[in-house]
Amino acid sequence: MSQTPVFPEGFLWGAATAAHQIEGSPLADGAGPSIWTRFAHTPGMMLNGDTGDVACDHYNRWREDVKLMRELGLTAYRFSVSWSRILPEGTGRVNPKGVDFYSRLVDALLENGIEPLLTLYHWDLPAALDDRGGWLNRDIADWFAEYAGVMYRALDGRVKKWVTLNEPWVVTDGGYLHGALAPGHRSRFEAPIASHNLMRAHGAAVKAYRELGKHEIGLVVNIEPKYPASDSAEDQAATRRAHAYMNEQYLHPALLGHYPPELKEIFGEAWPDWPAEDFELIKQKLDFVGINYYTRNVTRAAESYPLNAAMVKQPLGTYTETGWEVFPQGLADLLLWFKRTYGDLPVYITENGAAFFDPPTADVDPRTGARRVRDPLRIDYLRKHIGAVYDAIQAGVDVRGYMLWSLLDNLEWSLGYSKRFGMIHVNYATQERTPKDSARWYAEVIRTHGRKL
Ligand SMILES: N=[N+]=NCCCCNC(=O)[C@@H]1[C@H]2[C@H](O)[C@@H](O)[C@H](O)[C@@H](CO)[C@@H]12
Repeated sequence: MSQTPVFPEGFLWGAATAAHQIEGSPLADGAGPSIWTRFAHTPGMMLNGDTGDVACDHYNRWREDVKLMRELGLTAYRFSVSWSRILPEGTGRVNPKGVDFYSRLVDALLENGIEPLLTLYHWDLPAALDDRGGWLNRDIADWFAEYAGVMYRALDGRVKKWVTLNEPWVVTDGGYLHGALAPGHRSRFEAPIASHNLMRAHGAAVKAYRELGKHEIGLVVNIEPKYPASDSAEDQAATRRAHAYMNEQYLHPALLGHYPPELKEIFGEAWPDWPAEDFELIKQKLDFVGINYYTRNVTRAAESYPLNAAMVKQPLGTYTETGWEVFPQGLADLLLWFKRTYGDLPVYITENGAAFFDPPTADVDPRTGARRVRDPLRIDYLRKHIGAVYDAIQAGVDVRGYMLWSLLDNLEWSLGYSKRFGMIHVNYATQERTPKDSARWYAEVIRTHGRKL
C-alpha cells in the first residue's frame, strides 16, 4: 500500500460469524437438530469433545453482542441463519420462535446503524434432511428454495444483502470427500454430487429471490491463489488442478454456466455427465460475490487424493495457529484474477482473519480491574490484508466491503474452541466478552474510513 488509503464512499466495515459457531442452544424454542449437533455428539469427531451446545451463548447474549458491535462502530454484520431453527424438519412446518430470533436480531442491528448480511446456509444442514440424503438428494434444491422463501418473506427489506451458501468447497471437500466435517463422509463419488446439488440449490434460491425479493443476493466462496512450486510441467499441471478444484469449481458454474475441464480429470469415473438444464438453474444473475480469504498455496505435484498435488511449506513464511501462511499479497492477486476472469461484479470480502494464540482468560489490571487481550500478530495480519484490499480497489476491483472473521472467538468446527479467530475474546468459562487490542485497532480503522491502517 503506497499512500494513506481512502476507501470508497459507502464501503462497509463489518465482522462475520456463523450460527452454529456462536449461538449455542441448538435445540431451544422448537429448533430441530442439525448435522453439526449430531456430528459434535459423535465420539471422536471433535477435538477435546467440544460441541456447539453452548458456544458463545449468543442465542441468549445477542443484545450484548450487538451493543459491542455498535461500540466498535461496525457498519455491517454478516451472520448465518440456522435452517433447523426455522424448519425443524427441514421442510414443511415453520417454527415461529426460530424466525422471531433472527427478526429481533435484525431489528437490533438496524436500530444500531448496522447493515445485516444474512447467510442462509453456513454448513448446519437440518439432520432430518440428511436422513433423506441431504446434499446427495437432488430434491434438496427445492428444500433449500422453500427455506429461503420463508426467510425472504420474513426479512426481505430489513435484510437487503442475502447470501445463499457459505463456501460450498468446504462443505463438500470437508463433509463428503475427506470426512473431517459434518456429515463426515469419505467418497470421491459423493463429493461431486454434493457439490453439484449445492450449486443447484444456490440457483433455486436465487431464482426464488427474484420472485420474492427486492434487494441483493450473492454467493460466498473460499478461494486462495495457487502458485507453482517450480516451473516444471508437473508442478504447473498440479497447480492448475488445485486452482480449478478450489477456485473455479463453484464460481465457473455460478457465473459462466460450466465447470472447469480439470474436474473431469481430477474425479475421472466419479465425475458424472451433468444434465445441461442443471446449468440453466445454477447460472442465475448475481448482485455480488463474497470472497473469504485466509491464505495462499504454493503447490507441487505429488501422490495425493484426489488432486495429485500438495502444498509446499514456505521456510521463511509466517503461519497462523491453523497452519495457514500469512500472505496478504495473495488477496490482491486473487481479486485481480476474479476481475479478469468474471468481470466487474461487485465483491465483498466476506471473511478474512487469523487464529493466533490468545489466552483463555483476559489480563486484568490489578489497579483498575480493566481487562485486556494483547494480539499484535492479528493486528499485523489485518493491517496487511486490509491494505491488500485497498491496493486491489486502486487497481480497479469493485470491492464494496470487508467483514473481519470473526466478531467473537467461537467454535472452530471440528477443532472445537482450540482456535481463536475473534477480535473479541470470549472466556468460555464465564462467557465474558473482552474486545482484544485488534478490536480497538479495527474501530479506529472504521472511524477513519481506512486512513488509520
Ligand atoms: N490451506 N488452506 N486452506 C485454508 C482453507 C480455508 C477453508 N476454511 C475456511 O475458509 C473457513 C471459513 C468458514 O466460513 C468459517 O466458518 C471458519 O470458522 C473459518 C476459519 O476456519 C473459515
